[in-house]
Amino acid sequence: MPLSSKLDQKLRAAEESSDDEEYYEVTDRSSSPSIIETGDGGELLDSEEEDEGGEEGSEDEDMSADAEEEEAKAQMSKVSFGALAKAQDALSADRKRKRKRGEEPSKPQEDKLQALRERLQEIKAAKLAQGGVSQPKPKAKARPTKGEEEKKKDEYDDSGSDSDTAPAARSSKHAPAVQTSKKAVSRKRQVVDAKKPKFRDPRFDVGAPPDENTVQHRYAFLNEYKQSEINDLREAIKKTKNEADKEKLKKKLISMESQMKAQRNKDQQQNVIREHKKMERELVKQGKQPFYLKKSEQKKIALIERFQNMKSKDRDRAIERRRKKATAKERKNMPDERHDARVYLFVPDPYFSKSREAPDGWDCGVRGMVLRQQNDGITGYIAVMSDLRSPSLPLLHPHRPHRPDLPPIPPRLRPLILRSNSRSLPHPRLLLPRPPLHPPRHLLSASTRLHFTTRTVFAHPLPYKTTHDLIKGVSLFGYKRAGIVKATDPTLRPDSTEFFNIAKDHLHAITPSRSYPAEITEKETWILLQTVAHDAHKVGMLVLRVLATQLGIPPTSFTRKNEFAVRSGDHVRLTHKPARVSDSTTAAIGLPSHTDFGSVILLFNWLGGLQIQSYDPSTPEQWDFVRPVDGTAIINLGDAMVTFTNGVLKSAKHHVVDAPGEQGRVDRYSVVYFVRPHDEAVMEAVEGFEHLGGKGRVAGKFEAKVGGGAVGGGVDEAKGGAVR
Ligand SMILES: O=C(O)CCC(=O)C(=O)O
Ligand SMILES: [Fe+2]
Repeated sequence: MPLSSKLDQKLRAAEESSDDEEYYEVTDRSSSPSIIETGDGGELLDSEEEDEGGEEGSEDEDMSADAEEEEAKAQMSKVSFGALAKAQDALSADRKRKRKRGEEPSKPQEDKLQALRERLQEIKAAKLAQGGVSQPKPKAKARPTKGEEEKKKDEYDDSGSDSDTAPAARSSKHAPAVQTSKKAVSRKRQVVDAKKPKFRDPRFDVGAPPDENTVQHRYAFLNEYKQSEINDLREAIKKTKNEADKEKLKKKLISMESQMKAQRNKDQQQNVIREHKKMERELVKQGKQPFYLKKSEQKKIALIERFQNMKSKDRDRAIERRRKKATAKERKNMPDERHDARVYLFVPDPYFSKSREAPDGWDCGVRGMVLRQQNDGITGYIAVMSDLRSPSLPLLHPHRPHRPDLPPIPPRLRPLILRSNSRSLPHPRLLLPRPPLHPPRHLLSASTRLHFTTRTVFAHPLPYKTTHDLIKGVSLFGYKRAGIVKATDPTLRPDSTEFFNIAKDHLHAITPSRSYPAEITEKETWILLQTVAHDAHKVGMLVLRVLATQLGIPPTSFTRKNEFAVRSGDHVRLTHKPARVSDSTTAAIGLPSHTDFGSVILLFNWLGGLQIQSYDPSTPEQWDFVRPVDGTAIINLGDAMVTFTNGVLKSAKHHVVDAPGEQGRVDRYSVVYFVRPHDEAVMEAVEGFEHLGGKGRVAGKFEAKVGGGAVGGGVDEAKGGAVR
C-alpha cells in the first residue's frame, strides 16, 4: 500500500474521532518512524523542493480525473504531512528560540512559512474542488506534539490568523501536549502546610518503646511458661541419648536459665527502687528532704540482697567471679604509673651498722614495712635493717650491688619511712627491684569498712563472745578475751585487747568453718573478710617475691611455702582495745611484746598505739611508735621468715600500748592479716640459706640476742604449731 493511502487512513481515523486520546494517537503516529524514517518526508529542504514540484502538478487542469487523483496522491505522498509538520516544527522552534532571545523571526523564514501555509491551502482547495478525496481536518494536519499552542496556531493558520501566543512550557518532551478539559481544576490552594494525621498500623509500625516495667508486669505470665519450658528441657536432656542433641538442649537450657537469672536480677533492682521510694515517701511526709538512690547504689543494695539469699558455695563462686572480673578490668584500665609501681627495699645507712653490735651470723633484719596507697594502688615500702659489717650480706647480693648513685627516696616518701623508723633508718638508700606490682585495690577500703562494721561484734557481753572462744593449743580461730598475762612479757601486765581470729580456710571454704558471731558471718561482713584475706595474701606474696629477688634467690622461694589455696593458719584478726582507763603504765598493756609467727603480717590500724622496739644501740629498750598513716598498711615479717632465711631476715618485736594524747581516749580497733606458711610447708631454710648458720632460727632467739627481751611467743597462741 502506498504511503499516502496509509496516511489517508490515519488522517481519516483522526477525523472521525474527536477524542483526545485518538488525537494523541495520530500525534504519535505522525512522529513515528514509519513516516519519518522511510525518507518519504525527507529533510526539510527536500520536502520544500518536493512541495514546489507538487504545486506545479496541481496547476495542471487538463489532467483526467483519475490521473489527477493519482497526481494529487503522488503530490501528497511527496509532500507528506510529516514533512510539513516537521518543517513547521522547525520553524516554530526556531521562532520560539528567537523569541526567547527577544528576537523577531527573520524575514526569509517568515516568507518560507507563509509560502508553506499558502501551499497547504492550495492543496486543500484543490482537494475540495475534486470533492472525492476526503480531507483531513486542519486539526489533524497540525503536529500536536509540540503542544497546545502550536495546535492552536495551526488552527489559526488554517483560518489565516497570525495570532502567535507563547507556547506553554512542558515539564518534558514526553509530557502530554494538551491538558484535558475534562479534568476539573481545583480552586483550592495550599496556603499553610497542614499536617496530615499519620495513622499507625499496630501490626507493622513500631511506635515509642513501651515502659519496660509495664511490659514486664503485663507479660509476667511468660515467666511461668519459661520456667515450665526449662523443666521440660531438663527432662528432655535426661531422656535424650544422642550426644549432639543433648549438647544443643544443654546450650538452650543454659541460655534460658541465664535469661531468667538476668530477669530476676532486674526485678530485684526494681524492688530496691520500689522499697526505697516507699520509705522515702514516708520520710517526706514527716518533713524530710527526699533522697534518691544512685544507679550504682541501687545495684549495690540489690547485689547484697542477692548474696544474702545465696547458698554459701554459690556465694563464694559468685564473689570469686566478680573479683576476677573486677581485677581484670582494673588491670586493663590501670594507668602506666601504676604498672610501674615499685616496691622499694631500703637498706640502712652505714652509720647504723657501724655503731651496732651484730648478732652472730645475723646480718640484717627487716624492721618493718609500710604500704602506702597511691593512685588507688598500693606501693610497698619495705624498711630493712642490716649490718654491713657482716661478711655474708645477702641483701647486697653480688648481682645487685648497693649503688650509692641510685636515685634518692622521693621526698614525699621520706617522712613516712623516717617517722616509723626514725632511729633505725636515718638515711636510707634504696635498691630498686622491679617486680610486677598489681596491688589489690580494695584491700584498704575493705579493711576500713570492716573496721566500722565489726565494732558491733565486740559490743556483745563477754559470755556471748566466749561461746566462740579459740581453744589454746587446739584451734587458733575464734575469740580471745582481754586480761591474759603472757609469760613472755617482761612486765607481766594483763593485756587489754580482745580479738577474733577468722580463718582464711573458713572464709574461702578450704576447710569447714567453725562458729563465729552472727555479725561476722553476716553476709556483707563475710564478703569483706574474704576480700581482706584474699587481697592481703596477695600483697604478702608480693613482699615475699621482692625479698627473694633482693636476696638473689628464685622469686618463688618463699611464696611456694605460703600458698593461698592450701590449708594454713592464715587468718584475719579483728582487734579491740578499750580507750585508756588509767595513766598508770603498769595497769595494763594493749598487747604484750611479741613477734608474729607468720611470714608476712599486714596491719590496718587507724589509731596510734603500735610500737616497735628500737634497734638503736644507744637506746636498746626504747619503743618507737609506728604512726598510722591514712591509706597505709604496716607490714611486718614474722618468725617464719627467720626460719626460711636462717636468720637473715628478722621478725620485728612489737607491742600495743595506749595511743598517745587524744587518740588514747577512744577505743582502738585494728584489722590484721597473718600470712602463714601452709600446713605442708617444711619449716627450714630455703635453698641458698641452708649453710648460713646451721639450723633455722626463730624470732625469739633473735629477740633474746638483740633486744635482750623475752623470747618470742607473745600473743600468738599457735606458735609452735597449733592443731586446726
Ligand atoms: O593492733 C595492732 O596494732 C597490732 C596487733 C598485733 O600486733 C597482733 O595482733 O599481733
Ligand atoms: Fe603482732
